[in-house]
Amino acid sequence: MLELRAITAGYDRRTPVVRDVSLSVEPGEAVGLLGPSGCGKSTLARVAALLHRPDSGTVLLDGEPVHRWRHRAPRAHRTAFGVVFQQPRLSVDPRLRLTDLMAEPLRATGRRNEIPDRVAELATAVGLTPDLLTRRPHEVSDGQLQRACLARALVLRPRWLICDEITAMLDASTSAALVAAVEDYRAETGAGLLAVGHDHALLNRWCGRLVRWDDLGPAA
Ligand SMILES: Nc1ncnc2c1ncn2[C@@H]1O[C@H](COP(=O)(O)OP(=O)(O)OP(=O)(O)O)[C@@H](O)[C@H]1O
Repeated sequence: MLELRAITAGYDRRTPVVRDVSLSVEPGEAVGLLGPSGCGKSTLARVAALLHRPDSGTVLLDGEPVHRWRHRAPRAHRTAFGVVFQQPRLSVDPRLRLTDLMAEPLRATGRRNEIPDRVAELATAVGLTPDLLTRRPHEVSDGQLQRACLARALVLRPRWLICDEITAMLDASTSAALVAAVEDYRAETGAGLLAVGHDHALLNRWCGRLVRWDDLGPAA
């Protein structure tokens, strides 16, 4: 279970953007977090993915409190999460070909021998044709780059997926393909999902449970 307990977080301790928020995701569960622009959803998503240390509150992974964040987190924690962000161009190294971008986590964890098979498997799963894999980010569309980012998030077979507005700015068919790829992965592995967004219809179709930002506070 992934549990966020009484999380307060932000970028200036005097004015936190997330205040006393609690939320949990069971293994295999898909939770959709809905809220208006700027309310703090992305900040909370980054806390959930152990990428942003909260000012106060506790994140528990399978009942164990997390004490270290970002690169200081133990490898088992870092690799437990696959994260996809809203703007793929901001989350990739522009010099990497898509194949290397997708393989990055395998290379970083010393699993180079798995790269060819895993990249081929994931390219199919996310709908990237072989000709696209040798291109660099500026040579592909936003949707194609987001598919590669999803593949990168799945490459280490995480137990938890954090998807932060991953279909914003994409057309309906690309959005549907990305959601389908996430759901195929979850069906195969039983991974839990926290999907953040403001598109009620999309999150309602995608997730088993919807949570509204305004209902997350201490009074909820
Ligand atoms: N790195 C940062 N430094 C300072 N303030 C930030 C930073 N990132 C976000 N903020 C501020 O924190 C608040 C919450 O931002 P956040 O991105 O978490 O909201 P959001 O609900 O995900 O918004 P959106 O739906 O528009 O992406 C906003 O007021 C934003 O300006």
